[in-house]
Amino acid sequence: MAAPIIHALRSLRRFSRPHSRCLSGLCDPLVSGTRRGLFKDVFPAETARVQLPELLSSGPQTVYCGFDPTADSLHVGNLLAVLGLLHFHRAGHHVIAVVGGATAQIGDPSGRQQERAALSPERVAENVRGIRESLQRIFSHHEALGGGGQPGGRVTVLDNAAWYRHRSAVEFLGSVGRHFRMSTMLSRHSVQSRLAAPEGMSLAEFTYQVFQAYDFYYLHQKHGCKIQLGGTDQLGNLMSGHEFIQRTAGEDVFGILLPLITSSSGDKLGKSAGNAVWLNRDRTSPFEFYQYFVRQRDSDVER
Ligand SMILES: N[C@@H](Cc1ccc(O)cc1)C(=O)O
Repeated sequence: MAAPIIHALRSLRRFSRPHSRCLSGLCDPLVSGTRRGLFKDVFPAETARVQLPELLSSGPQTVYCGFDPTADSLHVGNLLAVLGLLHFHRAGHHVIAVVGGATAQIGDPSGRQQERAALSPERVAENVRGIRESLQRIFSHHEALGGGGQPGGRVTVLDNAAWYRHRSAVEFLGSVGRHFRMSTMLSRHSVQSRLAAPEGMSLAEFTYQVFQAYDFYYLHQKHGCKIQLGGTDQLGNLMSGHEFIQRTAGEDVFGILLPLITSSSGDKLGKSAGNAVWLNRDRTSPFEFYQYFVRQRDSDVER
């Protein structure tokens, strides 16, 4: 684990003290995270702004975020999502990190101009192992630093391949696919932006939102999960989950959107001279990791 991450984890302690507006401290991550810009928005905006603080104050909730194993290590672009989960964990909520062993084989079109290269099942299995280890290491460091906060916060790392392994495509489309409307799926930004591109989009990528929606549904049914964290580019996938759960279970669930951090030149955070900045020390050394942040332009630092 890179030393700067440990440092960041320690600093969470300072930020995560119960806020005076939330007696229990359980809704503190939302209040403090919103104030500091860690949470950019909530979905569905009208209801979430009213109900989400109440839900969080009513008792420990289950909050999830997914990570597709497109490589064998997490990178700086995943850092905000990990920190978001840590905030909820600290405040006593249960957090689930889903490694997308299944979804990585479909390929999320969100925020991408081009189709992802297909990954072999062996490659995905190796990547799942790497990401699972990273997540477990981050959460166990956090606990070792006293990060668990209030008693009761559990951390679970799951691979979504587990709930697709025994389902057939025919059965899945016949039962789950039936609830998705083409017009809504087509209206997603991730789809619209690709339909206009010369290469278009494959059926596999087009169906990605169904899988992420079903993950949310599955976690809602099995783990009572009502909150999903995701970057702003995940809005369409979060909406699909919300609509699917409302349609089938008649319940309101919520999405919390994390900002996509870009530099003043518009590049995503986490690329250093074209190379990714990884969270695993064997990929990016603690020295390089630290230097990457030290070298940020003054104009980008606050963001
Ligand atoms: N689609 C998410 C990853 C993800 C995978 C599965 C989920 O259930 C949720 C999120 C991303 O690319 O960032």
